[in-house]
Amino acid sequence: MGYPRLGGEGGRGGDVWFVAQERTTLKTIKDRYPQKRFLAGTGANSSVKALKGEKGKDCEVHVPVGISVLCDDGKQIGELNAAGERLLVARGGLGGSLATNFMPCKGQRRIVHLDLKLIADVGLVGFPNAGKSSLLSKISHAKPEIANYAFTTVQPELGKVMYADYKQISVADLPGLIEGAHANKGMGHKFLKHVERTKQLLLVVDISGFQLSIKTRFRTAFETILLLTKELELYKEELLTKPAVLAVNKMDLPCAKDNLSELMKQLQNPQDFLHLLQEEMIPANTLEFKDIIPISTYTGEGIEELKARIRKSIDEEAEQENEEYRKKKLLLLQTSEEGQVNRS
Ligand SMILES: Nc1nc2c(ncn2[C@@H]2O[C@H](COP(=O)(O)OP(=O)(O)OP(=O)(O)O)[C@@H](O)[C@H]2O)c(=O)[nH]1
Ligand SMILES: [Mg+2]
Repeated sequence: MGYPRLGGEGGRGGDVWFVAQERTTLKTIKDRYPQKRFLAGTGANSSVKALKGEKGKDCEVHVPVGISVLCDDGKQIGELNAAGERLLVARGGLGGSLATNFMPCKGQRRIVHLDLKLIADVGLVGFPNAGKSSLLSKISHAKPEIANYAFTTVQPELGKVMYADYKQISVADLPGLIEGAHANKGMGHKFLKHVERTKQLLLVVDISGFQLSIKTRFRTAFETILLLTKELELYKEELLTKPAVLAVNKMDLPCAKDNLSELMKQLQNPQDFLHLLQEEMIPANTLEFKDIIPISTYTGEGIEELKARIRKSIDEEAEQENEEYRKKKLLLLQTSEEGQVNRS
């Protein structure tokens, strides 16, 4: 792209910045900049008299919020997580100076890759067919595809849960995880990276235990929870530190009540039941659920309660963040006051 981003006499060339903007998508970038090239300006020539001229005009490229910018070798240059954040992607070249015999330098050249991760308050995590999309369509206006086969959802979809006081919570419907997802089975990495960006997890399990298209056709809800935990742990241990709520789905099925009481026993003393799984499938840590809610997306059982618990969990987390922020501010204030007293 041919911006004349030359610096003024002896000045530095303009830089290339990525600026995060709401409502920008990867497609918008492709449409707006089909050439896919952004040039950092070359520095300007200099005469002996004017060694430091004005810097060239920067090039600003609008990119979606939630993007990671990676170099050709896979190293991360940076991330843009909020609207308005800016990232310097390529520096303009230095202008001519005495040191360069008044010759200017070219701008930095870099091939970059953009990796978009979804940002949502809550991410739905579960095996295929557990009812994640059914749940999203029940609690929000989103219309995800729902079907009785595994991997119906192949793209994450966002829904907004509305509350009476107009608060909105974003929930991401993610494709189902399978055993081996951490090793990229079933495009596991592509799905798991979205889990990284959600503030909280909502695990959805099918209480009937039937699983489609997974090694074993039957996995109890308890086994499913351990397997999901293992996948999250193997991909990135920190994922297990996110607050998590468990939705036990398909409570309308005949076997559900008995299975639920069995599951509650198992979750109270997980150590006593770990032998049910092969050793390599047992996670090192178990997920602590803030709440366990039996639901049915068919009958609507538990749905309002689940919505209320999600809200409570999000509010509690926000309150905790505020508290930490206040403490930090106070500490800063105290240390700067002490510094002033010491100086006077
Ligand atoms: N009996 C019963 N069936 C349900 C319930 N919720 C969902 N289902 C059925 O379970 C099947 C899978 O539902 P989906 O919502 O597509 O499941 P998913 O977890 O999004 O599946 P993937 O997108 O493949 O990961 C569908 O046939 C649904 O109709 C429920 O509460 N009770
Ligand atoms: Mg789905």
